[in-house]
Parts: sequence; C-alpha cells; structure tokens
Amino acid sequence: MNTVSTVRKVGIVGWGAIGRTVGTALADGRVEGAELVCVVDNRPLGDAAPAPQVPLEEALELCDLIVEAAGQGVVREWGERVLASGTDLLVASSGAMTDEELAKRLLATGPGRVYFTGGAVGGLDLLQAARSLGPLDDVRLTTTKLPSTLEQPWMDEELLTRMRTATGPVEVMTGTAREIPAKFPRSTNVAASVALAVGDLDTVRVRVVADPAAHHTRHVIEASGAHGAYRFEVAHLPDPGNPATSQVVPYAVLRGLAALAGRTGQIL
Ligand SMILES: NC(=O)C1=CN([C@@H]2O[C@H](COP(=O)(O)OP(=O)(O)OC[C@H]3O[C@@H](n4cnc5c(N)ncnc54)[C@H](OP(=O)(O)O)[C@@H]3O)[C@@H](O)[C@H]2O)C=CC1
Ligand SMILES: O=C([O-])CC(=O)C(=O)O
Repeated sequence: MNTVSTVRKVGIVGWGAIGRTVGTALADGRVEGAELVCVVDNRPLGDAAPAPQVPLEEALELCDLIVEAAGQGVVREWGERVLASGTDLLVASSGAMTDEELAKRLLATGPGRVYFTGGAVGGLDLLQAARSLGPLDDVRLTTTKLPSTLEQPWMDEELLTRMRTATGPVEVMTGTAREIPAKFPRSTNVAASVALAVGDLDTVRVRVVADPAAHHTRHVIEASGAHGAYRFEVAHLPDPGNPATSQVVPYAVLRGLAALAGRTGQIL
C-alpha cells in the first residue's frame, strides 16, 4: 500500500518564547512535511511574523494543525472549537487538563485530535508505557526555578518577601497535579503533563521550589509501582526572553510536529 504524503498546514497561537522559535523553524522549512500557514497572537505583530497574522476563527479554515503556545486560557476557550472544526491541536499549556470536565470534553471531541508536547520534561513516554502494567502509586515532581518566574498575583506579601530575599532554596508550595498548574499557570504545566502520563491528577505530588541560584530550571520526576521505579531529572537553561519557560520547550514541540508530519526514524 502506498502512503499518501500530505504537507501539514500549521498555525501557531502565541508568538512568544515557544511560538517564535517553532514558527521560525517551520517558516525556514526545517520540519519536512509541515509548513507555517498563519500566526495568531494578542498583539499586532506586523512584519515580525513570517506568515500572515489572522484571528483564530480564520486559522481554523487555513490549517489542519494548530499549535497552542499561548496559555491555558486558550485551551479552555478554543480547544473544543479547534477539534470540532476537524483541526488537530498540539497543546503546550497542558495545565488546562487539570479541569477534568474540560479534559473529558477535549478527549471526546473530534474529528480533530488533541496531542500534548512533553515540553520541558522527559520520560513521559516510558511512564505512560509502564502504567499499562499497573498503576504507578507513588509519583512526585519537584520543580525548581528562579524566584521571579514563580511569583503569582495570589501570593501574600510574606511569601513574596521570602522569595525575593531568599539566599537558598525556598519551598513555595506543595500540592497535587490537580492543584499546582492552576496556581502557577505559566510555570508548572509539566505537573499536568506528568499526570497525563500516569493517568491520575491526584497521585502526582508536586513540590515547587524557588531558588535564586537556579540558573538552570530543574524538574525531577520520581515514580514507582509494583512493577518498577523510575527517576528522570532535567536541568535546562531558561529562555532568555521568558525565563519561566525552558529553552528546550520549542524544540520538544518541533519534535512532536515532525512526528505528526510523518518523519521517518522518529523515536515514539
Ligand atoms: N508543557 C511545558 O513544558 C510548557 C508549557 N508552557 C506553556 O506554554 C505557554 C506559552 O509559553 P511561552 O511561549 O513561554 O509564553 P510567552 O508569554 O513568551 O508567549 C505567549 C504568547 O501568547 C500570547 N497570547 C496569550 N494569550 C493569547 C490569546 N488568548 N490569544 C492570542 N495570543 C495570546 C501572548 O501575548 P500577551 O503577552 O499579550 O498575552 C504571548 O505573545 C505558557 O503560558 C505555558 O502555559 C510553557 C513552558 C513549558
Ligand atoms: O519550561 C519549563 O521548565 C516548565 C514550564 O514553564 C511549565 O511547565 O509551564
């Protein structure tokens, strides 16, 4: 049987740290089988974007794959409409999936398909495979970042002062993957990604640490069950423009796009 090869028409929502790098690579033809067709962003981009800037409604007519690199709100507001229009959706802001009702609807809506980037963490493929053997009953994620990247509007003065004057690591919050990504929406999507991999938001216990010495963002995933134990640790340079985001994240998105565009030799 011949495989019919079609070029994926990609639209990017969010022209920020992730979107710019992904969009530029696509526009430069660095992902075979995928082209950048349009860009969606809050702000007028003028000549800064290498493809026309359009409203999201219009992007659904132009694209067969939307990359969300804007924030959890876009997944909440647009996710179902994207999928219902027959457009696939590759999500960076996986923290939106902590809303279980939304998550159920996104997984049930089509004909478009929803995908998630592994983003800043690794090992999710193996955790998802291991979970088929039985539940992973002890799962922990420790995320350590520069204090400024973890500041949130809901924090009280006492906590903000503790973070701003810290001379070493400060525990900012502990909770489950159901709670944490909503509290740090631009900084802890990885907690929801781990939960997607292990299949349960409440099993994943998350510790968020602010460290003024964290020139590298660290994520440590530890998981165990009756059949095995797993530990994945990463240390990334932050993106210089948006230090809440690790520099590697757009490359994780590009790797996902290459797989969706049918690249041969891909590690799945
Ligand atoms: N899974 C993972 O490992 C990771 C996931 N993320 C997720 O990806 C998101 C994007 O990250 P990053 O690129 O670093 O963020 P940036 O803040 O650098 O860029 C986001 C861009 O999206 C725009 N935007 C926000 N809301 C909308 C909207 N409703 N419609 C159109 N454009 C919008 C922003 O505009 P404006 O500034 O005007 O709002 C900004 O230009 C993060 O918010 C986070 O949720 C990030 C890092 C890792
Ligand atoms: O980029 C990272 O290190 C993680 C991140 O911001 C997120 O999960 O939202």
